[in-house]
Amino acid sequence: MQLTDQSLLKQQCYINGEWKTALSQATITVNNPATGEHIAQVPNMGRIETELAIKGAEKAFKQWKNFSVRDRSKILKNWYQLIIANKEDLGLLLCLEQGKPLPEAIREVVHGASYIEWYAEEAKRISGDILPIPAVDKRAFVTKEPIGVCAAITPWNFPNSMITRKVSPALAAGCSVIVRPASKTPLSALALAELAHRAGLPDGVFNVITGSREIGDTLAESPIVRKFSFTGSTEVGAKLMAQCASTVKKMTLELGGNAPFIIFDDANIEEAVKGVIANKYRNAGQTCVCANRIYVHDKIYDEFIHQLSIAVDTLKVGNGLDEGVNIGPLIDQSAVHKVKEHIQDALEKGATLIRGGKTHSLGGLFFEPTILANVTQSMKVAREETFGPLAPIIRFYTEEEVITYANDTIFGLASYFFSQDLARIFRVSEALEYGMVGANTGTLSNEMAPFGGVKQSGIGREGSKYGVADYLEIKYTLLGGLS
Ligand SMILES: NC(=O)C1=CN([C@@H]2O[C@H](COP(=O)(O)OP(=O)(O)OC[C@H]3O[C@@H](n4cnc5c(N)ncnc54)[C@H](OP(=O)(O)O)[C@@H]3O)[C@@H](O)[C@H]2O)C=CC1
Ligand SMILES: O=C(O)[C@H](O)CS(=O)(=O)O
Repeated sequence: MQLTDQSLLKQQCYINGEWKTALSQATITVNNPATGEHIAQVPNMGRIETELAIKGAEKAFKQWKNFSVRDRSKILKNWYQLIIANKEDLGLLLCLEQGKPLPEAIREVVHGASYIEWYAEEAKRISGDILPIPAVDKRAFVTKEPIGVCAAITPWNFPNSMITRKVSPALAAGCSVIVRPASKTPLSALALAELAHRAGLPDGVFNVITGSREIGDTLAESPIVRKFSFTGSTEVGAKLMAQCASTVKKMTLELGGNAPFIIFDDANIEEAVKGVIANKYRNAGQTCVCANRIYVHDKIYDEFIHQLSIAVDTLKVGNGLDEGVNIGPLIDQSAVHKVKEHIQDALEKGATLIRGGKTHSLGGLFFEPTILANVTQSMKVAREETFGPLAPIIRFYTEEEVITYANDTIFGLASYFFSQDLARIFRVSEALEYGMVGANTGTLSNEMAPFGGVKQSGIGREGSKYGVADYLEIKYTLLGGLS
């Protein structure tokens, strides 16, 4: 792997300001999903190392919470500037370990850094209240204090921005953090730790530990850890929430999705097609906010499928390092299997294959961008999150019918629709049971917006002024004897 700054390829964990191997010397191999090649090894740590990290983070918290907000803000800004200055190397690490095309990987790095830039300033806006005087000899006020030692477990699909979206509000609030990145994609997190060290973050404030499930268990069960943030599947999120219950931790959970994407008969079809392409095939469909069900009104159904097919034909599948590639490999064979299973189930129940439908001729983990027509609500592809480059098209006839379809899921993360009727835009956005709604757009995420879901898509919000609240405790103080 040829980085401009080779020292950003870290193959040890960052704990209490030091780079460490596992006590057992055991390692986990990191492979490039595009080629299967071994690109790095990282420590396979467990309970003992995690407990050391927790102790170090507890000690560091006591120091970090007493930094002035200006000093915390300055260090975060240093970190942001170092990430931007090294975005090509960070993008290359991300492309090699996760597979997304290099330009898309670099965009993720810049997107991830935008959270650090945002929270570097948000640190200065954490203020409390002076309360009404309860009695003539008393004064009362509210302050907001950092919650303490935080833990985060992050997924493989956004190995850079899922780290910064959790760590930056925590650090801005004055907390210390221990991050356990996905085993498939640890290199981005470790490089971010190196740059945080260079930015002047004190030892123990930000820690990155790789290894077994024991890490999650130890973090979830520790009474010292006061906050747990997780991004990943609903199944694992619910399990971690149960594990954290015994020590009553604050939780932020960004979980699974099943996004509806509705195209009404009054929509601008060309714009809707662009929105679907930007949304559905980003990261090879491996995002929790990808359209999982595409509802198209009967009147424009055939025209929409015709135009979407033409657009899909322009997508290039390949190694993310190659020029012009839009869709990289899926992350592993189980991801390929899930896409195949959803296609097979739909075809058996009467769906029609319009484009793709099988592993790409490149083989391995590459999958053809796929369109299925005549899909119905009863098919697996409409009930379960596919997490792949599969666009299932479902026909509908009325607004009431499609709202019922769209809300018929245990998830509630992102939703989208295209319409040029203003009254309908307000009606539909208010009727959709989701944490986020995109009207006439297929992309939602930015650092100024509260990202998160309702129902079984999660708890809490990341990004925006709302994102820092989950890393703060409210303290009420009453001063007596002032007569
Ligand atoms: N709402 C959101 O923002 C997002 C939601 N997701 C959802 O996550 C799923 C795909 O991501 P994926 O990474 O496979 O999800 P997983 O839930 O399988 O894994 C997410 C992270 O949790 C870890 N993990 C898995 N099981 C446990 C456990 N029992 N205890 C502790 N840690 C555990 C994984 O570690 P390891 O790598 O070692 O397996 C990984 O780091 C999809 O459902 C997707 O929608 C994904 C990204 C964002
Ligand atoms: O994990 C995800 O899917 C991301 O949260 C999607 S986004 O924030 O990059 O849009």
